[in-house]
Amino acid sequence: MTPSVTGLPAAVHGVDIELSNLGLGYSGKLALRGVSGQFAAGSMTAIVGPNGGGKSTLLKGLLGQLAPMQGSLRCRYPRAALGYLAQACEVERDFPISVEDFVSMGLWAQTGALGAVSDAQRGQISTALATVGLQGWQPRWIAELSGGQFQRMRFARLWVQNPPVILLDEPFTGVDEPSIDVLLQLLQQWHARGRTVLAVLHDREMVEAFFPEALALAGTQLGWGATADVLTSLAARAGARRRA
Ligand SMILES: Nc1ncnc2c1ncn2[C@@H]1O[C@H](COP(=O)(O)OP(=O)(O)OP(=O)(O)O)[C@@H](O)[C@H]1O
Repeated sequence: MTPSVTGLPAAVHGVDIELSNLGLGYSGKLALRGVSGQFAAGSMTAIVGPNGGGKSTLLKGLLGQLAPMQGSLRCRYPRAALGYLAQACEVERDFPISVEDFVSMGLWAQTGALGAVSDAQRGQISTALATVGLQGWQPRWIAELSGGQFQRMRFARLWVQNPPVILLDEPFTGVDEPSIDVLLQLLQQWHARGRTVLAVLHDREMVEAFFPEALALAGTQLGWGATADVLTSLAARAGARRRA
């Protein structure tokens, strides 16, 4: 079958993203293959696996930055409607822009790139910054923020964007513990409000404590389902490899 990306009909009840034998890669070479399953609407899934396992590659496929080389990918929403937080190392932190202007980028779908921010939207930005513990930081330059504050501000931008599906690539790497606590609470609020959350994570304890579902990737799909089941089967697999 020809690889494909299509919309998901509303008739497919309760599913936001459906993958069928999905294969993705670079320059004609597969980096990830054989991924099949569904992200239910309102699900909260940790994407786990070893370095180079294809976790970021999957997110790039979901975002439309990579086209499927095999299989199919169906998403209920247009790509522009997905919220995405790239790995922090890919982000330019010295850009001369204020915290308010940075967070207002989450409103581009409403304002347009050069559109003025209304008073109501300024209020939304203020609430978003208060939610992540950065109240009053609107006029400051983004370069003045610490690493944890910078990540809080990026979450505030997602907060104002208010997307139905949120993709996060290692959102807590290099972030201080107090900031992680604040941002995990925000993730739980999004989950409680029915948003679909997918996060690439390396911290097993965090995955077990906060993410009901997990998808394990190592070049291919090792498991997808309830987090306890997926982590148990990964541990069993690792044990069998050690004994072999
Ligand atoms: N732009 C690229 N061009 C070519 N190969 C790439 C590119 N990006 C990633 N790869 C390769 O694809 C494979 C999967 O990489 P990916 O970044 O998706 O893994 P990951 O699970 O996110 O790893 P990590 O946990 O280290 O971030 C790796 O072999 C990697 O070298």
